[in-house]
Amino acid sequence: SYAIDNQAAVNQLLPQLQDSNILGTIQSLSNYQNRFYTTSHGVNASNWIAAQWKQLAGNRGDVAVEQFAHASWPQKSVILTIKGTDNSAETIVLGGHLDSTVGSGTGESSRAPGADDDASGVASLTEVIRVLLAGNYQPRRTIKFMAYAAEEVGLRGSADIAKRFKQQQAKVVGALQLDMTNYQGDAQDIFLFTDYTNAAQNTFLANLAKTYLPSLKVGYSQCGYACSDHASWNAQGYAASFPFESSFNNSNPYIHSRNDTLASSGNQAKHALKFSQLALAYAVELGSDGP
Ligand SMILES: N[C@H](Cc1ccc(I)cc1)C(=O)NO
Ligand SMILES: [Zn+2]
Ligand SMILES: [Zn+2]
Repeated sequence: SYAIDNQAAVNQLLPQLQDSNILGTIQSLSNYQNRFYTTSHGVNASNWIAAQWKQLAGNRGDVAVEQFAHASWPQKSVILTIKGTDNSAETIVLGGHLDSTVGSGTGESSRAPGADDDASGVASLTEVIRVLLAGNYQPRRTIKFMAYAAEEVGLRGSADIAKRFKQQQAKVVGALQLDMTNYQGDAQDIFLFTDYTNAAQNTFLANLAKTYLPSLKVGYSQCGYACSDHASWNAQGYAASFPFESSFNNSNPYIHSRNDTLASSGNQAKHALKFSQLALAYAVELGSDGP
Protein backbone atom coordinates (compact mmCIF):
# COMPACT_ATOMS: atom_id res chain seq x y z
CA SER A 1 0.00 0.00 0.00
CA TYR A 2 1.15 3.53 -0.49
CA ALA A 3 0.53 4.49 3.13
CA ILE A 4 2.77 7.25 4.49
CA ASP A 5 3.33 5.92 8.00
CA ASN A 6 7.03 6.10 8.78
CA GLN A 7 7.46 9.77 9.64
CA ALA A 8 9.79 9.04 12.57
CA ALA A 9 12.30 7.09 10.47
CA VAL A 10 12.15 9.41 7.44
CA ASN A 11 12.40 12.62 9.46
CA GLN A 12 15.37 11.23 11.35
CA LEU A 13 17.26 10.31 8.16
CA LEU A 14 16.33 13.17 5.78
CA PRO A 15 18.47 15.87 7.46
CA GLN A 16 21.57 13.72 7.10
CA LEU A 17 21.59 14.04 3.29
CA GLN A 18 24.36 16.46 2.22
CA ASP A 19 24.61 18.17 -1.18
CA SER A 20 28.41 18.44 -0.67
CA ASN A 21 28.69 14.64 -0.95
CA ILE A 22 26.55 14.62 -4.10
CA LEU A 23 28.76 17.33 -5.61
CA GLY A 24 31.90 15.25 -4.92
CA THR A 25 30.48 12.16 -6.60
CA ILE A 26 29.39 14.14 -9.69
CA GLN A 27 32.88 15.63 -9.89
CA SER A 28 34.56 12.22 -9.65
CA LEU A 29 32.31 10.63 -12.27
CA SER A 30 32.57 13.53 -14.73
CA ASN A 31 36.37 13.40 -14.45
CA TYR A 32 36.40 10.18 -16.47
CA GLN A 33 37.16 11.02 -20.11
CA ASN A 34 33.81 9.41 -20.85
CA ARG A 35 31.68 6.62 -19.38
CA PHE A 36 30.56 5.18 -22.71
CA TYR A 37 29.52 1.52 -22.55
CA THR A 38 32.31 0.19 -24.77
CA THR A 39 35.35 2.19 -23.59
CA SER A 40 38.02 1.46 -20.96
CA HIS A 41 36.86 4.59 -19.09
CA GLY A 42 33.31 3.29 -19.10
CA VAL A 43 34.50 0.02 -17.55
CA ASN A 44 36.65 1.88 -15.00
CA ALA A 45 33.76 4.15 -13.98
CA SER A 46 31.60 1.08 -13.28
CA ASN A 47 34.37 -0.42 -11.17
CA TRP A 48 34.76 2.86 -9.27
CA ILE A 49 31.07 2.96 -8.38
CA ALA A 50 31.21 -0.67 -7.23
CA ALA A 51 34.20 0.19 -5.01
CA GLN A 52 32.41 3.24 -3.58
CA TRP A 53 29.26 1.28 -2.81
CA LYS A 54 31.31 -1.55 -1.28
CA GLN A 55 32.99 1.02 0.98
CA LEU A 56 29.57 2.30 2.08
CA ALA A 57 28.40 -1.28 2.70
CA GLY A 58 31.26 -1.85 5.14
CA ASN A 59 30.80 -5.15 6.93
CA ARG A 60 27.02 -5.18 7.13
CA GLY A 61 25.95 -8.77 6.65
CA ASP A 62 22.62 -7.78 5.05
CA VAL A 63 24.26 -5.62 2.36
CA ALA A 64 25.84 -6.98 -0.83
CA VAL A 65 27.35 -5.24 -3.87
CA GLU A 66 27.64 -7.02 -7.21
CA GLN A 67 28.41 -6.12 -10.80
CA PHE A 68 25.97 -7.43 -13.39
CA ALA A 69 27.89 -8.54 -16.48
CA HIS A 70 26.17 -7.92 -19.84
CA ALA A 71 26.78 -10.40 -22.65
CA SER A 72 27.50 -8.10 -25.55
CA TRP A 73 29.49 -5.19 -24.13
CA PRO A 74 32.18 -4.73 -21.42
CA GLN A 75 30.61 -2.11 -19.10
CA LYS A 76 28.87 -3.78 -16.15
CA SER A 77 25.90 -2.50 -14.19
CA VAL A 78 26.30 -2.16 -10.39
CA ILE A 79 23.73 -3.45 -7.89
CA LEU A 80 23.74 -2.84 -4.12
CA THR A 81 21.23 -4.96 -2.19
CA ILE A 82 19.98 -4.29 1.34
CA LYS A 83 18.23 -7.53 2.27
CA GLY A 84 14.87 -7.06 3.99
CA THR A 85 14.15 -8.49 7.44
CA ASP A 86 10.70 -10.14 7.46
CA ASN A 87 9.45 -9.22 3.98
CA SER A 88 12.58 -9.75 1.93
CA ALA A 89 10.83 -11.44 -1.01
CA GLU A 90 9.37 -8.07 -1.99
CA THR A 91 11.84 -5.71 -3.63
CA ILE A 92 12.13 -1.98 -4.31
CA VAL A 93 14.45 -0.75 -7.05
CA LEU A 94 16.08 2.70 -7.22
CA GLY A 95 18.21 3.28 -10.30
CA GLY A 96 20.16 5.66 -12.48
CA HIS A 97 22.57 5.09 -15.35
CA LEU A 98 26.36 5.23 -15.10
CA ASP A 99 27.15 5.54 -18.78
CA SER A 100 27.61 8.80 -20.72
CA THR A 101 27.69 9.74 -24.42
CA VAL A 102 28.29 12.54 -26.89
CA GLY A 103 26.02 10.86 -29.41
CA SER A 104 26.75 8.60 -32.34
CA GLY A 105 30.47 8.16 -32.93
CA THR A 106 31.37 8.25 -29.23
CA GLY A 107 34.58 6.25 -28.73
CA GLU A 108 37.59 5.69 -26.48
CA SER A 109 38.95 9.23 -26.71
CA SER A 110 35.63 11.14 -26.77
CA ARG A 111 35.11 13.70 -24.02
CA ALA A 112 31.72 12.98 -22.45
CA PRO A 113 31.57 14.21 -18.83
CA GLY A 114 27.85 13.44 -18.39
CA ALA A 115 27.70 15.49 -15.18
CA ASP A 116 23.93 15.88 -15.35
CA ASP A 117 23.23 12.92 -17.62
CA ASP A 118 23.56 10.90 -15.45
CA ALA A 119 26.33 11.36 -12.90
CA SER A 120 23.80 13.48 -11.04
CA GLY A 121 21.37 10.56 -10.67
CA VAL A 122 24.06 8.12 -9.55
CA ALA A 123 25.34 10.73 -7.09
CA SER A 124 21.85 11.39 -5.73
CA LEU A 125 21.41 7.64 -5.16
CA THR A 126 24.88 7.20 -3.62
CA GLU A 127 24.05 9.80 -0.98
CA VAL A 128 20.82 7.94 -0.13
CA ILE A 129 22.83 4.71 0.27
CA ARG A 130 25.33 6.49 2.53
CA VAL A 131 22.64 7.88 4.88
CA LEU A 132 20.57 4.68 5.03
CA LEU A 133 23.65 2.61 5.91
CA ALA A 134 25.23 5.19 8.23
CA GLY A 135 21.90 5.42 10.02
CA ASN A 136 21.80 1.61 10.29
CA TYR A 137 18.37 1.59 8.65
CA GLN A 138 16.97 -1.94 8.31
CA PRO A 139 14.19 -2.32 5.74
CA ARG A 140 11.54 -5.07 5.97
CA ARG A 141 11.43 -5.31 2.16
CA THR A 142 14.61 -5.72 0.11
CA ILE A 143 15.96 -2.52 -1.42
CA LYS A 144 18.15 -2.64 -4.54
CA PHE A 145 20.13 0.36 -5.79
CA MET A 146 21.22 0.04 -9.43
CA ALA A 147 23.67 1.96 -11.61
CA TYR A 148 22.82 0.80 -15.12
CA ALA A 149 25.26 0.38 -17.99
CA ALA A 150 24.43 1.26 -21.59
CA GLU A 151 21.33 3.40 -21.10
CA GLU A 152 22.34 5.82 -23.86
CA VAL A 153 22.32 3.13 -26.51
CA GLY A 154 18.77 1.98 -25.95
CA LEU A 155 18.23 1.37 -22.22
CA ARG A 156 20.15 -1.87 -22.76
CA GLY A 157 21.59 -2.45 -19.27
CA SER A 158 18.28 -1.94 -17.48
CA ALA A 159 16.47 -4.00 -20.13
CA ASP A 160 18.77 -6.97 -19.41
CA ILE A 161 18.22 -6.64 -15.67
CA ALA A 162 14.45 -6.05 -15.77
CA LYS A 163 14.01 -9.05 -18.10
CA ARG A 164 16.12 -11.23 -15.77
CA PHE A 165 13.99 -10.14 -12.77
CA LYS A 166 10.79 -10.94 -14.68
CA GLN A 167 12.14 -14.34 -15.71
CA GLN A 168 12.90 -15.03 -12.04
CA GLN A 169 9.40 -13.85 -11.13
CA ALA A 170 10.89 -11.28 -8.78
CA LYS A 171 8.31 -9.32 -6.81
CA VAL A 172 9.37 -5.79 -7.62
CA VAL A 173 6.90 -3.57 -5.76
CA GLY A 174 8.19 -0.43 -7.45
CA ALA A 175 11.07 1.06 -9.41
CA LEU A 176 12.28 4.66 -9.29
CA GLN A 177 14.54 6.18 -11.95
CA LEU A 178 16.87 9.15 -11.37
CA ASP A 179 18.23 10.41 -14.69
CA MET A 180 19.22 14.11 -14.69
CA THR A 181 18.61 15.58 -11.24
CA ASN A 182 20.86 18.63 -11.08
CA TYR A 183 20.00 21.14 -13.83
CA GLN A 184 17.09 23.33 -12.73
CA GLY A 185 15.43 24.40 -15.98
CA ASP A 186 12.17 25.58 -14.42
CA ALA A 187 10.78 27.33 -11.37
CA GLN A 188 9.30 24.04 -10.23
CA ASP A 189 11.62 21.60 -8.50
CA ILE A 190 10.54 18.08 -9.49
CA PHE A 191 8.61 16.90 -12.55
CA LEU A 192 6.89 13.53 -12.40
CA PHE A 193 6.76 12.01 -15.86
CA THR A 194 3.42 10.43 -16.68
CA ASP A 195 4.32 8.31 -19.73
CA TYR A 196 5.93 4.87 -19.33
CA THR A 197 5.26 5.16 -15.60
CA ASN A 198 2.67 3.98 -13.05
CA ALA A 199 0.01 6.54 -12.13
CA ALA A 200 -0.63 5.22 -8.60
CA GLN A 201 3.06 5.28 -7.75
CA ASN A 202 3.38 8.78 -9.21
CA THR A 203 0.58 9.91 -6.87
CA PHE A 204 2.45 8.28 -3.97
CA LEU A 205 5.56 10.28 -4.90
CA ALA A 206 3.56 13.51 -5.08
CA ASN A 207 2.17 12.72 -1.61
CA LEU A 208 5.66 11.96 -0.29
CA ALA A 209 6.81 15.36 -1.53
CA LYS A 210 3.80 17.06 0.06
CA THR A 211 4.44 15.30 3.38
CA TYR A 212 8.23 15.48 3.66
CA LEU A 213 9.31 18.22 1.24
CA PRO A 214 6.44 20.75 1.48
CA SER A 215 8.55 23.63 0.14
CA LEU A 216 9.17 21.82 -3.16
CA LYS A 217 6.98 22.47 -6.19
CA VAL A 218 5.99 19.36 -8.11
CA GLY A 219 4.97 19.44 -11.77
CA TYR A 220 4.12 16.85 -14.42
CA SER A 221 5.56 16.26 -17.87
CA GLN A 222 6.01 13.65 -20.61
CA CYS A 223 8.92 12.45 -22.70
CA GLY A 224 6.85 11.11 -25.58
CA TYR A 225 9.10 8.06 -25.89
CA ALA A 226 10.93 5.53 -23.69
CA CYS A 227 13.43 8.15 -22.52
CA SER A 228 15.16 6.43 -19.61
CA ASP A 229 15.51 3.18 -17.65
CA HIS A 230 12.12 3.41 -15.92
CA ALA A 231 10.72 2.29 -19.30
CA SER A 232 12.59 -1.03 -18.98
CA TRP A 233 10.78 -1.84 -15.72
CA ASN A 234 7.47 -0.56 -17.11
CA ALA A 235 7.93 -2.83 -20.13
CA GLN A 236 8.11 -5.85 -17.80
CA GLY A 237 4.88 -4.83 -16.09
CA TYR A 238 6.45 -3.38 -12.95
CA ALA A 239 5.34 -0.06 -11.44
CA ALA A 240 7.91 2.57 -12.47
CA SER A 241 8.28 6.29 -11.79
CA PHE A 242 10.59 8.96 -13.16
CA PRO A 243 11.03 12.20 -11.19
CA PHE A 244 12.94 14.59 -13.44
CA GLU A 245 14.82 17.88 -13.00
CA SER A 246 12.73 20.02 -15.37
CA SER A 247 9.86 20.08 -17.83
CA PHE A 248 10.38 18.66 -21.31
CA ASN A 249 10.52 22.14 -22.80
CA ASN A 250 13.19 23.42 -20.43
CA SER A 251 15.43 20.37 -20.22
CA ASN A 252 19.21 20.62 -20.04
CA PRO A 253 20.47 21.71 -23.49
CA TYR A 254 24.05 20.60 -22.74
CA ILE A 255 23.45 16.86 -22.46
CA HIS A 256 25.18 14.48 -24.87
CA SER A 257 27.95 17.01 -25.38
CA ARG A 258 31.31 17.88 -23.79
CA ASN A 259 29.50 20.79 -22.12
CA ASP A 260 27.44 18.59 -19.82
CA THR A 261 29.64 19.64 -16.91
CA LEU A 262 29.09 20.61 -13.29
CA ALA A 263 29.73 24.21 -14.37
CA SER A 264 26.80 24.00 -16.79
CA SER A 265 24.69 22.88 -13.83
CA GLY A 266 25.76 25.90 -11.79
CA ASN A 267 28.62 24.22 -9.86
CA GLN A 268 26.17 23.11 -7.19
CA ALA A 269 24.23 19.99 -6.18
CA LYS A 270 21.33 21.61 -4.32
CA HIS A 271 18.90 20.57 -7.06
CA ALA A 272 20.17 17.00 -6.98
CA LEU A 273 19.72 16.96 -3.19
CA LYS A 274 15.94 17.30 -3.64
CA PHE A 275 15.97 14.03 -5.56
CA SER A 276 18.00 12.30 -2.85
CA GLN A 277 15.40 13.49 -0.35
CA LEU A 278 12.47 12.20 -2.41
CA ALA A 279 14.28 8.92 -3.12
CA LEU A 280 15.05 8.40 0.58
CA ALA A 281 11.43 8.99 1.55
CA TYR A 282 10.34 6.56 -1.19
CA ALA A 283 12.84 3.89 -0.09
CA VAL A 284 12.02 4.12 3.63
CA GLU A 285 8.22 4.38 3.28
CA LEU A 286 8.01 1.47 0.79
CA GLY A 287 10.87 -0.43 2.43
CA SER A 288 9.21 -0.45 5.83
CA ASP A 289 6.06 -2.31 4.81
CA GLY A 290 5.64 -5.82 6.16
CA PRO A 291 4.24 -8.86 4.30
N1 LIG B 1 16.71 11.25 -23.51
C1 LIG B 1 17.20 11.15 -22.18
C2 LIG B 1 17.29 12.44 -21.46
C3 LIG B 1 16.07 13.20 -21.42
C4 LIG B 1 14.98 12.70 -20.76
C5 LIG B 1 13.84 13.47 -20.67
C6 LIG B 1 13.85 14.72 -21.25
I1 LIG B 1 12.22 15.87 -21.11
C7 LIG B 1 14.95 15.22 -21.92
C8 LIG B 1 16.08 14.44 -22.01
C9 LIG B 1 18.60 10.65 -22.12
O1 LIG B 1 19.44 11.04 -22.87
N2 LIG B 1 18.81 9.80 -21.12
O2 LIG B 1 20.09 9.36 -20.94
ZN1 LIG C 1 21.34 10.78 -22.13
ZN1 LIG D 1 20.26 9.85 -18.99
